[in-house]
Amino acid sequence: MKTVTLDIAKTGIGIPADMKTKAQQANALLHSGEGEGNDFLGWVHLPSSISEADLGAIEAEAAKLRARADAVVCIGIGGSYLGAKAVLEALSDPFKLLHKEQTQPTVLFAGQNISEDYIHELLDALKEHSFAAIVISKSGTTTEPAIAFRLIKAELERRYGKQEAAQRIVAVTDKARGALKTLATQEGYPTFVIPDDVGGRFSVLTPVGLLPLAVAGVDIRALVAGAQEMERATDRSVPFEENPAAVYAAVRNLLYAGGKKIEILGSYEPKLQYINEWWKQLYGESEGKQGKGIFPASVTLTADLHSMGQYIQEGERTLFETIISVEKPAREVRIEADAENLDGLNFLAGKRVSEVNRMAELGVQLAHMDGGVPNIRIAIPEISARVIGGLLYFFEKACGISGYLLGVNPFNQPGVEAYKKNMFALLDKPGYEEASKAIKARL
Ligand SMILES: O=P(O)(O)OC[C@H]1O[C@](O)(CO)[C@@H](O)[C@@H]1O
Repeated sequence: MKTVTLDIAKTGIGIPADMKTKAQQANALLHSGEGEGNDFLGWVHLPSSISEADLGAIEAEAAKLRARADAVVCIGIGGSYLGAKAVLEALSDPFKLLHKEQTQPTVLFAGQNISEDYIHELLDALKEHSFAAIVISKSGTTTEPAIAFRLIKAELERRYGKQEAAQRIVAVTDKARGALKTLATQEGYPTFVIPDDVGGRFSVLTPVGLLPLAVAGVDIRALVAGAQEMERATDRSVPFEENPAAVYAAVRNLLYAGGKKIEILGSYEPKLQYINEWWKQLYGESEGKQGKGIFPASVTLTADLHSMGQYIQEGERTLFETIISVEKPAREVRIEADAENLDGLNFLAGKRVSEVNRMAELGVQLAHMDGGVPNIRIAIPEISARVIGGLLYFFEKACGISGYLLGVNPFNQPGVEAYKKNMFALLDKPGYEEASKAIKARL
């Protein structure tokens, strides 16, 4: 069963031979390591390099946390939480907390904001539950998760004592560097390594994503298997026309060159909302450089047709859409006839709700095309661990190819340091005395 089927018929784009050649060359660079950012290409063969021992160690640690805690807080920001959050949302029943019996620990997230109310309300809610924490940071120094971890670590130590707390904390970080690695070594936390050559936004298939997902009861072996299939399906040896990642990268660059500056990713399944969020970091942080790059936006449909629909249909014509279309829902619900038919919906009687959703999708696609918004369709057969694993790797590979086609280094993120310097200066961080004076003079 193919994980990803790309349909570019409604983009109005024909792919010239030279673009096909360039896309193949870009893909080859990801494998040869001769392109920019080649220190961060570990993700290219990550799926096929994950060993039985790797998976066994993750599953064993997850089992320990599951035995100890009803709630496990994943602390991280950006690529250190978005992958786990995206997969968990995609594979979870959104109403599971209403179920009388909770069969899995509840995986929660912290450290992705600096909201005082958020952390207070989380700590308050945890008072009623046994809990543990997975603290994730590749650099080991990012402020947001560091603040959250300091507060959650203190609560764990207050509640369980230092020794037991150390068995309720797992660190996922650099193998040798950073404050988190130092702390984990000093406190004796079980630790997993984020490979040096895998950047944060490409790290979902490392323990960054796999450990929280294993704790939540996700079939991480199926997730990895799906990514491995897509690794093979997008290999440098695959002809352009048969490589969905190369075709998607080429089409989006052609649309960008033709003036489409904003890509809107969307789907008609609310469970995929955080796939949008993961994708926005992956593409925004990889391509937004040198004053160029497609701006990654997102919608969840059909909900956002009632908020963004007007703009997409009639606003500035700098948009294109990429829609993830789920072919088969996991459940079945049919619309029943109503004796009075006051809502006038009896014409839908007997139809599955997904049939209505599919016709909405088709109607929207045609209306937006008619309005000058090219549409790329990424069809996936279902929402399952294997299919989501393949989709994640598809987007990662296409991102690497696309960044090289755009002429940027897709694997660094120099622009994220500016706000940090200002924040530290405004907070009078030691060593920022000069910067503090300068920035306060601007206020
Ligand atoms: O895992 P870390 O090092 O805490 O970084 C978290 C996120 O922050 C960034 O470095 C941007 O500041 C992202 O690239 C990364 O995913």
